[in-house]
Amino acid sequence: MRLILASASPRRCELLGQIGASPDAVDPADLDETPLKGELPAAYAARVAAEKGALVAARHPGALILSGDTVVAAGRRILPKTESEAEARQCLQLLSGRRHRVLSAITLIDAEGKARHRLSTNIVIFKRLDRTEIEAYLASQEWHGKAGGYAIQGRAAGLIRAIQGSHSAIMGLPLYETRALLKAAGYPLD
Ligand SMILES: Cc1cn([C@H]2C[C@H](O)[C@@H](COP(=O)(O)OP(=O)(O)OP(=O)(O)O)O2)c(=O)[nH]c1=O
Repeated sequence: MRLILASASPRRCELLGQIGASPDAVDPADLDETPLKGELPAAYAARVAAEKGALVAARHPGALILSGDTVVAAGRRILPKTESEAEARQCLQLLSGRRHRVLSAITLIDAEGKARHRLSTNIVIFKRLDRTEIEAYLASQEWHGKAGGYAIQGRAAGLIRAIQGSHSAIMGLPLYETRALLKAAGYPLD
């Protein structure tokens, strides 16, 4: 049974390996990820994961297609994947000393084309960040292209007081849900 990972994220591939699955191919979906007007974070994550899957499934008939999307949300706001230092600074100032949500959606399309969806909702609590901590984090460059301007798998872990939920989901692939969907679709795992 062929498994296609519809993601450009090397982290997702690594996380998948952690539960003993290795994709036969990686084929990222090139999708416009602009949120719809008024779209709430959970709906957005679910929609983008589903659209990535559908797009890639069309290219691989008969294969299993796994896609995902990870969104950092502060209330109703969807934080950007930060492309500039100024944008990352704004995110860190917003997240400082507060709790926020990390929503990680996955879609698995089975060999018959049936799509199954899961959403993992997680809480991350940052310490209160002073200016020096924010500037040091920005200097690390780890914020590039990261949702919410940070990555828990790097130095930001030292600034995070607590999480509620799934560490793998916050990194980008909720492994509990992923394993469950893969097993339901008949993919051979443990
Ligand atoms: C909160 C958080 C986000 N991120 C990053 C990963 C991604 O860059 C981004 C989420 O973007 P995604 O759109 O979910 O994934 P991607 O752009 O890496 O890959 P693809 O669209 O091809 O599947 O946030 C972390 O790496 N660690 C974290 O702790």
